[in-house]
Amino acid sequence: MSNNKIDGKQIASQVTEKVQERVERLKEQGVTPGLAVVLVGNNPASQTYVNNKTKTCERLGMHSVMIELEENITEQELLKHVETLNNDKKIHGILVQLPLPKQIDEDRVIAAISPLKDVDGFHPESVGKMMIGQPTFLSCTPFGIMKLLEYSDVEIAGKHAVIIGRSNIVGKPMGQLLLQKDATVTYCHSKTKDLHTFTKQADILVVATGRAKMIDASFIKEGAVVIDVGINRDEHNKLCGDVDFASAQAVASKITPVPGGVGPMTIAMLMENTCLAAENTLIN
Ligand SMILES: Nc1nc(=O)c2c([nH]1)NC[C@@H]1CN(c3ccc(C(=O)N[C@@H](CCC(=O)O)C(=O)O)cc3)C=[N+]21
Ligand SMILES: [Mg+2]
Repeated sequence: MSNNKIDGKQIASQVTEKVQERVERLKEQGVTPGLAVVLVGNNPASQTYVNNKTKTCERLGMHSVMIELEENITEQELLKHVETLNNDKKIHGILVQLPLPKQIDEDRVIAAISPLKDVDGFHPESVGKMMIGQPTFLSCTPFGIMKLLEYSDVEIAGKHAVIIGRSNIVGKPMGQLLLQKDATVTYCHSKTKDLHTFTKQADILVVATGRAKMIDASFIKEGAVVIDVGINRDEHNKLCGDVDFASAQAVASKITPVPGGVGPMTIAMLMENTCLAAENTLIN
């Protein structure tokens, strides 16, 4: 199986092409979708993602502002910036890049973002709506993975989806979205005993462990679809996933690479969510 790579970059460009058309329609009605990205401190990885996000905005004709704040900013000051953006009519989506410095309570900052502008889908109101299947902003990474599966014609109903990772922004919502499409879902995590037993049963395996190349072919059932959410640096400082791609590719029926898999989809879905937030202002 050599031609089994899922091209996330290509699928992301198909998604953003559709977003671009929606942006044009909005502009005809006098609305330019606007995204504010708030970056606290100077984590170089965060800076790369944030730059990718603002560049994509510009390419799609959207308005974007980047707010860069000092590492030692207080929570109160950060909350004031969020409040200003909540009240800014030119801004339809607000993203506060995580992680935040340790003096700041992330939950409090997320809760301060207006649910109408919560394009990350991290606000408790968005998460609650997602859980009960109501329309809302969906967390961009799991939302992007659902699109990848759809565009790659992966059947979900009745399949066993195994997720390794239980973060609020990837693992947990991933399981819910797959469940909504009638998968049988198993969550695994760092305390799971005998991980192989579970992963070997997966028809769809989503890997978000945060540990470089941890999952090799020995964890994977022949013909499984493997989705790699990881972004790590290997011993040569090269970008790599949580999956050992060369090993896993030999047994998987379809597999996402890193880079060029889930990452570009995350950004594409952020653009789609921002566009939706702008459209919602015309309806309400
Ligand atoms: N509030 C918030 N929302 C996020 O959505 C969010 C966040 N915080 N904190 C960090 C993570 C990570 N994340 C990525 C987005 C794009 C790529 C991406 O574009 N990756 C490219 C390569 C990037 C590179 O070259 O380094 C790829 O995989 O092909 C990666 C990671 C969004 N996150
Ligand atoms: Mg913190």
